[in-house]
Amino acid sequence: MREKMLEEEGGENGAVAVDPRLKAISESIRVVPHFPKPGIMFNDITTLLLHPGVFKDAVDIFVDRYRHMTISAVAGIEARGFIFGPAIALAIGAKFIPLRKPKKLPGEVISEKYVLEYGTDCLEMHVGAVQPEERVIVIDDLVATGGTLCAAIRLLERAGAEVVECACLIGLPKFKGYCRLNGKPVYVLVESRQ
Ligand SMILES: O=P(O)(O)OC[C@H]1O[C@H](OP(=O)(O)OP(=O)(O)O)[C@H](O)[C@@H]1O
Ligand SMILES: Nc1ncnc2[nH]cnc12
Repeated sequence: MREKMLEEEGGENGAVAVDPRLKAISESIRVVPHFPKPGIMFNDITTLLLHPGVFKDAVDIFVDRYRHMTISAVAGIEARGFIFGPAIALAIGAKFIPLRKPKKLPGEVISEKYVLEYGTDCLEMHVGAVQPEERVIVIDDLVATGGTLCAAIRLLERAGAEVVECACLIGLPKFKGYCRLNGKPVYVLVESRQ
């Protein structure tokens, strides 16, 4: 895995400054071949969590990016978006909205199905979790096909929210740097080695 992005315009020629924290973030993510299925190079962020300084750096990078964007809600995708989302939400003074796998949320929900690298799944959100025109960011650990983030965007937009950006620690190679899904920007910190 090599560090990527955090491209900042600098100087007259728009030189790219790479954030020195990204190297440690990249190196602390373990890649496990053939998990959960043959052929999948699984990016395991639990090894990053064992390094509190690196964990904090990852959260801080997102907090620095979003703290002045008038974001009122951070939507985290189950399960690994729940690890980073609440810390970011608290730091920027936003609420946290859990987007959960089916049949986990009590009460009234809306649902969106999606296709994964290794199967199909569905995300649900509580009705009333977000109000029309609220500015929201979506957080997850990784973007692979983008199917999960697209389902999250659809859920939030059905409720009338404005999805400002999606943010992930890791992008699989086709998600080099800054890209878009459903017309929304996706911000990734590092690229997977796979
Ligand atoms: O870009 P995509 O192809 O949609 O894949 C990315 C999703 O896959 C992983 O979650 P997973 O579905 O494995 O669920 P889990 O976190 O509950 O294990 C990952 O945490 C993302 O949510
Ligand atoms: N390669 C991968 N590693 C971790 N989570 C994933 N979700 C989808 N693809 C993945």
